[in-house]
Amino acid sequence: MHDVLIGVIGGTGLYHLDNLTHIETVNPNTPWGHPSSPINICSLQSGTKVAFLARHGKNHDISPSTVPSCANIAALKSLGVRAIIAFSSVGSLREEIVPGHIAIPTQIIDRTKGTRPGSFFDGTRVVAHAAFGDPFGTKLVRWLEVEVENALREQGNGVVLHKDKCIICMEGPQFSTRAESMMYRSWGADLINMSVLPEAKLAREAEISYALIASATDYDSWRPHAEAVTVTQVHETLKANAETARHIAASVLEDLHLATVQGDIMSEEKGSMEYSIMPSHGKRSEEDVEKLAYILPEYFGSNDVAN
Ligand SMILES: CSC[C@H]1O[C@H](OP(=O)(O)O)[C@H](O)[C@@H]1O
Ligand SMILES: Nc1ncnc2[nH]cnc12
Repeated sequence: MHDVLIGVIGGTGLYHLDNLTHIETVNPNTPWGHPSSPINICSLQSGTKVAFLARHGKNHDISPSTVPSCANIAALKSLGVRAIIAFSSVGSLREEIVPGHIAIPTQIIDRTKGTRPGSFFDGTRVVAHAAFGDPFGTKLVRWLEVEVENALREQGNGVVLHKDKCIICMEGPQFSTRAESMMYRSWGADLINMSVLPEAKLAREAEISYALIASATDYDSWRPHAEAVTVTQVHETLKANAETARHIAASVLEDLHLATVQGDIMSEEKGSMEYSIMPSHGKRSEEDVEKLAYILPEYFGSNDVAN
């Protein structure tokens, strides 16, 4: 067991963190396969360990629709991870969320197309309905809002944090049409990416507290007189955004570890699946129990197996 409580998922432009001491690289073979890339276990100055995983692989060769999110979340859980900070490059659907700004969303609208494996229970005879009304770890989000605001103030280059925002997760890989982009605004969405789902759902099923730190890279395609988003536009802000993300990570990880140890941050997630798994009228198959014990050993043990 690796006793790493904090996991960091790096998105577009963020393939490593700074000022960490590399301890080991692991590549767990989970029941859902291998993660996007081998996971770097590193230590902070105090010796506290964190796990870093590049969502699209170290060479960015995995598209948003084919990110192996089940393997990623299962692999982090197998290392002991209880809280995940996931970084993401997002489009802004609001004038005031300027490219370069940071947002920590609290709501999600799902516009993926149902092609991404979205539950650890898929393919098993165990039925579960995780609560997802508040899709991010509420305590983790509130805690991060304070810490990230402090980190940005300390950095001092005018990057603003936006709170309580709603993110659309679209399928891609093509960007949205102008009509879609305007429709999402009319729905009340503030941000758009292609990555927060099913990652956030799977973290909830694995009882891991999950928050997204979103860096705005562009204005998507809703502004009538502006060019619609292109990858070139996204790339213009990526370097500065990655520096901000690294500064945030360096500022919050130590305290996040402490808050996790003290149980302040994830009391909502721990135990939540107990009320989400439908009671079975019979015993479970050995295969299902073995698979699900990988992420939820508390609920799946040898006593549950049919003889
Ligand atoms: C290159 S722009 C589209 C791409 O960027 C975001 O990735 P990530 O969330 O991993 O930073 C977005 O979700 C898309 O996958
Ligand atoms: N406009 C956009 N749409 C979807 N994902 C994005 N990631 C960064 N910008 C984006």
